[in-house]
Amino acid sequence: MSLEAIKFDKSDIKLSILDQLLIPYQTKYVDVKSIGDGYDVIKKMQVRGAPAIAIVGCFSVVVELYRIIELGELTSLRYNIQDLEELKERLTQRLDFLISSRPTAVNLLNGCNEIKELMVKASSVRELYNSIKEFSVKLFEDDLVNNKRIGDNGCDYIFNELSKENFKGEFSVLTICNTGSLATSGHGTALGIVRSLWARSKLSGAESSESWLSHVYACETRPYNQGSRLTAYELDYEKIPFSLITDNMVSFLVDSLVNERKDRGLPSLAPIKFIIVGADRIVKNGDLANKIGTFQLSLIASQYPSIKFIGAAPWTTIDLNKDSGDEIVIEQRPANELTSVMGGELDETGTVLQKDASSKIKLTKVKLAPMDISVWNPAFDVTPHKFIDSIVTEESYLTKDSQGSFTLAR
Ligand SMILES: CSC[C@H]1O[C@H](OP(=O)(O)O)[C@H](O)[C@@H]1O
Repeated sequence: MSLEAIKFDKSDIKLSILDQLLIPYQTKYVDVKSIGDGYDVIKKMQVRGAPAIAIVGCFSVVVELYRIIELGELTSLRYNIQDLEELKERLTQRLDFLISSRPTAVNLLNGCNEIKELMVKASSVRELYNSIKEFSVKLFEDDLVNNKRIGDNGCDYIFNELSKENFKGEFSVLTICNTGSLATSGHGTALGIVRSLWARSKLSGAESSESWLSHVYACETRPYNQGSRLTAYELDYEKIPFSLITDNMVSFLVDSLVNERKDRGLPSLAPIKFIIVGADRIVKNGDLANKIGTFQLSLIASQYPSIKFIGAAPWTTIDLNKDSGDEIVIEQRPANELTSVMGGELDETGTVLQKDASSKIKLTKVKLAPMDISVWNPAFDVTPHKFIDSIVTEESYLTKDSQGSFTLAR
């Protein structure tokens, strides 16, 4: 069991990623030895999550340059390390290729643009390499610090809101996709707020604090199943009380809790007070691109004054170059990611089949739909800022002014 999505050895300059297509069945790390490898693991979603994508992408640049400059390898990539300007030109082409791997999350674009700025300033090959390595390591290390700050700022917003309405007692939260350690360098963004909430609730003890988190609902998040495969894996690892639900259960769950329906087999009667989601790109007016299914969660929340909708992200996810969400490019994923699914094979008793003596689970891919049908598979949607109550970053939590506008500025 591991929650370490990214491993980078600063002395050996080696990069590997946890293959998230195999979670929760197997823990397997895949080496990333070039920008091409970085593109592949990001494109195939072996590593995913807006911050993690940027970190792996930037580290793949470091690994490629190290092999070119220090080891004299990868000659087929046609870098000319004898000519700084030619090297910069070739690296720019490689960065643009890397950026094309997944277009919606802005973090990778921001990271590669920072590298391009370092290239402009570099007056030698050595300076170019060292500055990109230092930037990439800092991006990785800062992400963990920032996620902890997002957790604290999210808790501040939540307990401030509960105090304003004088809410007392236990509450639950709902989240979608995976925004935890498997999507970042650790702790997470939306799931980082959940971790921080749980830590505060557990520490304070239900009997002493006025309100506390007692349950989390995780949407399975079809079709990649980040919720059922990754978020459930993380919450189970942390022993945070949670229930997995399908994406189409949310409105009925909320209605059942609001009406305290004890006759519906609810795992907890603690009311959902917050829906907390991550983001792949938040633009200037606060419109938020996130995993498909997020927009409809905000529509549900908007029907209940007792539920607040929170978007959580580091500033590396914010794009001040776009004024509204209409400008965000939405990635379309392959049809077979919706019409088939991979899982651990079960025997007739429902026990997971082991593949061999190494207890590797036997993985099986199954079709869920007829062949050659029309499929629409957007990986993200855009939640208008009017349905968002707070945007939480490492700097603060933001709420809208009396005109219903967010002020996103640095
Ligand atoms: C902190 S992760 C942000 C974001 O990334 C995920 O997308 P994907 O799994 O396709 O990379 C999801 O939208 C998360 O909310």
